[in-house]
Amino acid sequence: MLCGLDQQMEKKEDGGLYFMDRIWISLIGDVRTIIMDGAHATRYSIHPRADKMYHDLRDMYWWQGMKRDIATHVSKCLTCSKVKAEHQRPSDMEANAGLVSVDIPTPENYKADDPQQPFSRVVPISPSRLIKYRVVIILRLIILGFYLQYRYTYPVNDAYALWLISVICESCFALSWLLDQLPKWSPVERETYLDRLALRYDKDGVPSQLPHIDVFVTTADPSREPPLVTANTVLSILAVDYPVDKVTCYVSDDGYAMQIFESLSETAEFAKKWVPFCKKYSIEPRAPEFYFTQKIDYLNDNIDLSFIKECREMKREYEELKVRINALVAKAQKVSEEGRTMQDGTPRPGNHPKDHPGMIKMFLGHDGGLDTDGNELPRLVYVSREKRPGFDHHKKAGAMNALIRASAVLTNGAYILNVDCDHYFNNSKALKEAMCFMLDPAYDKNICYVQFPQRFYDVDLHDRYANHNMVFFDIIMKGVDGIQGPFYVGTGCCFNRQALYGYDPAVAGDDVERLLLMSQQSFRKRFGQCPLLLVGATVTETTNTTTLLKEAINVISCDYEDETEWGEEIGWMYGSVTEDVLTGFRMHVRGWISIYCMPSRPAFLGCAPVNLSDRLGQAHRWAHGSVDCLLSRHCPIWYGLYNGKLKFLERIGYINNAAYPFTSIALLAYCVLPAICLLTGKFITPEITDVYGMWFLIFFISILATVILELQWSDISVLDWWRSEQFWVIGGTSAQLFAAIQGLFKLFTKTDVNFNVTSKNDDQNLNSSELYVLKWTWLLVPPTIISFINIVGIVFGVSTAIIYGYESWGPLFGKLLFAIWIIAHLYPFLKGLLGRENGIPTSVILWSVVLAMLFALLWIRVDPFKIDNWLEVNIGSIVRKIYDKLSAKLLDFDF
Ligand SMILES: O=c1ccn([C@@H]2O[C@H](COP(=O)(O)OP(=O)(O)O[C@H]3O[C@H](CO)[C@@H](O)[C@H](O)[C@H]3O)[C@@H](O)[C@H]2O)c(=O)[nH]1
Ligand SMILES: [Mn+2]
Repeated sequence: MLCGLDQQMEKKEDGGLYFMDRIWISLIGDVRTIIMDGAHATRYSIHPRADKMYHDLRDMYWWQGMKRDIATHVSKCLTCSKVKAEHQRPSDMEANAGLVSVDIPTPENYKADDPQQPFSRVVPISPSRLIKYRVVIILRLIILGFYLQYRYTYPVNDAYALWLISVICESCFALSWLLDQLPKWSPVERETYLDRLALRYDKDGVPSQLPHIDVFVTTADPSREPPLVTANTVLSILAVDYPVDKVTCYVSDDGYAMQIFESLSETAEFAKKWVPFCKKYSIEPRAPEFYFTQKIDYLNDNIDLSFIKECREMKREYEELKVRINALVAKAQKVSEEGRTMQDGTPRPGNHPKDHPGMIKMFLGHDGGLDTDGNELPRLVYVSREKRPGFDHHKKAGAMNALIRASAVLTNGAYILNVDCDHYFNNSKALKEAMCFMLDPAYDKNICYVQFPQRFYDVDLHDRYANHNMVFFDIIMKGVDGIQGPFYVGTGCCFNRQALYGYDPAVAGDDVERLLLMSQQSFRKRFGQCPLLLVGATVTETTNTTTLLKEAINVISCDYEDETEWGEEIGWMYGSVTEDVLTGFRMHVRGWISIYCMPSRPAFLGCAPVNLSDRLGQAHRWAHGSVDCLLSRHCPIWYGLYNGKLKFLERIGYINNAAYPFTSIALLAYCVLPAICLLTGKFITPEITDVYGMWFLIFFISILATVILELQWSDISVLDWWRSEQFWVIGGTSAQLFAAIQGLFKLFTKTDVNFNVTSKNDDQNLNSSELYVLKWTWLLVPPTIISFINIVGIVFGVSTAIIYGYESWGPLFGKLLFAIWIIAHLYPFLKGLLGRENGIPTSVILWSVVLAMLFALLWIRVDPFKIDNWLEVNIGSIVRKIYDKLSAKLLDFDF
C-alpha cells in the first residue's frame, strides 16, 4: 500500500482522498481479479509488491472487519451510499456493491486451530481475590473517613500545634493514598502466544512478514557507562531472535567518545561469531558477559560435545574482546588528556564531547560482511548527534529525537524499541513479544507502546535501597494496564513510530490518508526540512547510501529542530529530566493505549545504582522530573481535560506520579513529631481513649488487609513491599523533599537540574563494599537529623520513664512505637550512612550510641544530687541538672 504513495502525491490534484481509496480497493481487486476501476487496477497490478500488499491488507482489514465489519470500510472508500450496511459480512457486501468477491474467510469457516487467532490474552486476576480487594478498599475508605472525623473533632488542648500539624499531615497522607489507590482498581495480567504470531507472520520457508524494528541504545558518559556494558547490550540486540534484515541497532553516543565508537567496531567483528553461536544453540541470555557468568553444566549427559567445544572457544574469544575494549578505554583516557586539548589547555574545537559535528557510521548489514555461517547480520549504526556550545541539547530526549529522524532516513522501521545502554536483552524473544500486541488486530492499531517492566541484575541480595521497585513494577503498573496502559519508564519499551510522530491513533492507521491531509507546508513546520522525512512512510530502497547518510547527518544537526514541533508535540518530550513519563502521557492524552508485557523470562535486565548516594541521586532526578511535570504546561491535573482522551483513572495515576514528591513535606513533619512528643511529653492525640484506640486499631487492620490482598494478587513478597515502604520514607525525607522544594523555587527562578548519569559497573559481580560507598550530598541531611532526634527522643523517653518509675510507661508506649516505626523505616539509610568502614558493623555503632546515652542518663538517675520534684522533670530540668553537675565538677577541679 505504501508503494503507491509517490504516484498518489503527484496526482493529488486530480482526485485527492477519493482517488487514494480507490487504489486501495483496486489492489485487492487486482490480486483477486476483481476490478473496481479498470484503469488503476491494471496500473498497479504490475507492481511486484502487490502480492505482499494483498496479504497486508487482508490481515489489516479482514481483522478489523471481524469487529467492525468490512462493509463500513468499503463504503467509506467508495463514498458510495449503496453500501451502508454496518454489520454485513463480505458475502452480503458483495451483493450490495456488486464488485467484491475476495476469498476472505468468513466467520463460518473460521476454525479454532486457525493461525488467525489473537496473539495475546488478558489473564484475569482471580475474581474472588479482586472482589475481596475492592471490598477492603471501600471499607478502608469509610474507616478512614471516620478516623479523620474523630481526629478533627478532638483537638489536643495542651499541644494544639502538635495536633494541628499531625492532622494536616494525616489528611495529606489520606489524599496521597487515595491518588495511589484508585488506579489500582482493576489490575490485569497478560499472556502472549508466540506460536500463533509465528504461524501468521513468520512461517518457515517463506520470507518473514514481520515488520521492521529499529532498536535504540543510548549512552552518554563513557566514564560512568563503560563501553563493555554497551557492547554487551549491542551483542544481545544483534543476536535477537527476529529476522536479521528486519532489525537495526542504533547506538546514540552523547559523550562523543572514541572508546565507544571503536569498541563498537570491535563488537561488530565479534558479533560475526557470537550471533551464529547464539542462534545455533538457542542460548539465553545473548549478552556474553552474562551468559558466561551463568553456571553452564558441562557434565550434563545430554549436552552436545560440539557445543562444549564451541562454547569454550567463544568464551576465549570474548575474553579477548574484553581485553581489546579495555585497551581502547585505556588509550582513550590517555588521548583525552593530551589529544583533545590544544597547547593552551582549551579544548580542540570540533573534537570535544560538547562541541563537535554530527557523526554516523554503519556497521554490518547488507554490505558489512557475513557472519561465520554465511548469513547476514542486523545492521548496526553509530550515531553521535552534533553538539555546539550554547545550544540546549535536551539531554536524553534530544538524543532520542535525533535517533528517530536518523532512523527514519536510513531504515524507517515501523516500530522503535529503546533501551538504556545497560539494559541488555535477557530474553531473545522480546521483540516478538512486543509484536504479539502491536500486530494483534484486536487492538486495531491503537497501541502507542508496549512497555516491559524494568528488572535489574546487580541488586544486593537484600535489595536494601528498594532498587527492584516491585511495588511500582508489579502493582501500580499492572493497575494502570487495566485502564489505559502503563506509564513509559524510559527503557525497555517498543513504540509505534506513528505515535511518536504525534498522530492520533485514528489517523495513524491510515498513513496515506494522513499524508494527503497534511499539506507540505504544515509538514515542514512540524517535522523540519528533511524531504525524506516528508515522504515519511515511503520505501526508500532506491536512494543510494551516500545521499541517505548525508540526509541523516542533516537531521541530527543542532538547528534541525529550530521552529519545528520536535519535543513539543512530537517525539520525546522536552522540559523535564524524566522525559519518559511525559512522553507517554502525551500519547495517552491523544487517545492511544499502551500495553504492559511481562514475559516470564524478564525481557531486559539493567544495572541499578549500587550505593546510597547514587540511589538517592536517581530518586532525586525522578522526583524532580515529576515536579517539573506538575508545574509545567503538561500538568496532568489540567492538561487535555476538555479535548483530550485520557481516561479518568489513568489521569489520577499520572497525577499521583507527578504530585508524589509533595507528600514528602508532610512526611518530614510527621517524622519529626514523635521526637518532639517524646521530648516534651505531649502527644498528637488527647490521652489515648478507648474510642480513639478502637478507631486506630480498625484503621490499622484495614491498612494491613489491603496490603495483604494486594500482595496476594500481585504475587510480590512481604519483604519487597517492606523495602518499598522503607524507601518511601528514606526518599521522601531526602530526594523527594529536595525536589519538591527546588521545584517550587524553580517556579520563580529559572534554574535547571542536571541529568547526572547513574554509574554502571561493568563487572557484574557486585562488590558488596561498594554498597556502602557514600558521597556526601545535601540529600543526606534531613534523614540523618530525623534519625538522630528520634533516637535521642527514644533514649530520653525511656530514661525518664526509668527515672519516674513504671507507672509512666503507659502513656509512653504510643510515642515510643511512633518513633520506633520511623527508625525502622530509616534503618537501611542508617546502614548505608554509617557504612562498614574499617570493618566496624553498623549495628555496633548504632548500639554504642544508644547505650552510651542510656548510660549517661542512668548515671544521672543514680546521682546523689537529687532533684526535689521528680514530677516536674522535663528537658529543662534535665539540662539544668547536667549543667549543674558539670559546673560542680568544674568548680571542684583544682586549677
Ligand atoms: O544527556 C543524556 C543523558 C542520559 N542519556 C542516557 O539516558 C539513559 C538513562 O540514564 P541513567 O543514568 O541510567 O538513568 P536511570 O535513572 O538509571 O534511568 C531511568 O530514568 C531515566 C529518566 O530519568 C530514563 O531516561 C531511563 O530510561 C530510566 O532507565 C542512559 O542510557 C544514558 O546514556 C543520554 O543519552 N543523554
Ligand atoms: Mn540506568
